[in-house]
Amino acid sequence: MRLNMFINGEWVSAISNKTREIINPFNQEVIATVAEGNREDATLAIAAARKTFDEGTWAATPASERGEIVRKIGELILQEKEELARLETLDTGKTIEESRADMDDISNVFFYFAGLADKDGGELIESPIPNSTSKIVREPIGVCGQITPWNYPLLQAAWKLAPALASGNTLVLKPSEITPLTSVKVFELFEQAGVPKGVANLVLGAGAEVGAELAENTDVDLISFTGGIETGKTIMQAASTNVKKVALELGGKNPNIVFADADFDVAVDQALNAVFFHAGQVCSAGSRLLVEESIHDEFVDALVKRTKQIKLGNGFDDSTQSGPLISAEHRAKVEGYVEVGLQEGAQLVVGGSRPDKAELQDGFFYLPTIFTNCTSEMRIVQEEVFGPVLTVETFTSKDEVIKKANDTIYGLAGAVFTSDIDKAEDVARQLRMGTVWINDFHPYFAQAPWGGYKQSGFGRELGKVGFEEYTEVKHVYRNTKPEAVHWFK
Ligand SMILES: NC(=O)c1ccc[n+]([C@@H]2O[C@H](COP(=O)([O-])OP(=O)(O)OC[C@H]3O[C@@H](n4cnc5c(N)ncnc54)[C@H](O)[C@@H]3O)[C@@H](O)[C@H]2O)c1
Ligand SMILES: C[N+](C)(C)CC=O
Repeated sequence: MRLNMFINGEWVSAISNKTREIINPFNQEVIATVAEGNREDATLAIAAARKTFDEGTWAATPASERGEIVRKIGELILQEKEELARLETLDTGKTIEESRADMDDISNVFFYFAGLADKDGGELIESPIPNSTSKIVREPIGVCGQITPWNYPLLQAAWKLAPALASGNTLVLKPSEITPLTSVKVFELFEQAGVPKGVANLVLGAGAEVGAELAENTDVDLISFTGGIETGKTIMQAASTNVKKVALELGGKNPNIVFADADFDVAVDQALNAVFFHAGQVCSAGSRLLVEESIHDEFVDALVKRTKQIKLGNGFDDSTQSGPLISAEHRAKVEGYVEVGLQEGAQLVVGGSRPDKAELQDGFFYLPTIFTNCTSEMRIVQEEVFGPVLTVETFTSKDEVIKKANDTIYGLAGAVFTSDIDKAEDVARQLRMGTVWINDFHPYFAQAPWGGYKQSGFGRELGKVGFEEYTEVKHVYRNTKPEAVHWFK
């Protein structure tokens, strides 16, 4: 498989002719060779998006027509679901069942934003000035740079692509250099759906090259980034060149609070899923378990028992419950954190090493790992590991657990398990996080906004507000009885 970039309606290789090999994290086999763009390629793509936006045709296309094209993309994604899911599993190692679910979510995102495209007809407001009218309209921002991570390659791209297209912007997408396959495929579907030339551009390559150009280039009006906190800070600084609008979807260190009155079996099952789904490589993973002291021992015992049963393997095997980590570098980072946890005095109760099964030796596997005796000061409690590592802390009161749950720099998501709904609502109100789940973990869908408080970022994706992120707000004031003001006599 050899894959190119899509710039100004053409499939092109990199100007430098460089390529990159894409590796299957399950067995380290090369699954594709893709064009490796750099700043020059990114500049070309930005110029195409700029010219196309400035010509004005796409923004002036009736919103219902843009919506139809976006809807068509959703339909094509469903038609190509099996192939897209296959590519996503090859590229990330996640189970094929997860990839299929991602494709369903992704098509829903395109359907949702297709539906929003023509719903905002502007708003007349009451002007306080006699003989005047006042109207609020939303317009596309312009050229959008979009940078995405490797853990949910197409899903994170879809959250940016669908609203940008539906609202009349032009764009340049830079997917993670490790996982570009589904992004390339979806740009083929854009062509089939009738996205006009120059509206959507795809540049492949490293963050420090292509991503940095998108963030710095003064022809880009908005930079929307999903990824790690340190990259987010760099992008925020780079975006100051032309004071471009910035949206950052960063990491999390998400608390999962379990009160003693929660349904025990449900809470155990959900705690397991919260942290170990997709090998913990989820921004909103419930990697910090806060369990009420009176049930701690019983809860941890049950959790450890279930954790030992998680079957690691090839994402294409139906019996596999969890795939590998994304890369050797990433596994080394996770291993480093486990070492830190041990040095900090946390107690390792399960996992803490690579699996020893022969059939897993070629992949970047790591065993689901649980530390107890954890405290707020520990680095493994404060920092995002982004792997299958759970820290367990205890609490004895609602106030204590709220304080502990909020005590990191992050504010992406959290959950509370209890049978007392008033208590749950009170905790939810006091958590400083963009999403709070009550008696559940992980649900997200196109209708509800997603994003972080504190250093988990700013801006929102999905929902009506995720559409509005891609628009500027304009106030149009009209004097219906113009006359001289005679201010200067
Ligand atoms: N909040 C969310 O919704 C959300 C969703 C998914 C992932 N994440 C976060 O993403 C992180 C994991 O993803 P990652 O390892 O790919 O993150 P990363 O920050 O290393 O890379 C993300 C993207 O940024 C690019 N990039 C790297 N350096 C750049 C630079 N200097 N300028 C511009 N672009 C640059 C990369 O090439 C990649 O495309 C985790 O922290 C995770 O929590 C957040
Ligand atoms: C936003 N989400 C949960 C789909 C992926 C986070 O890594």
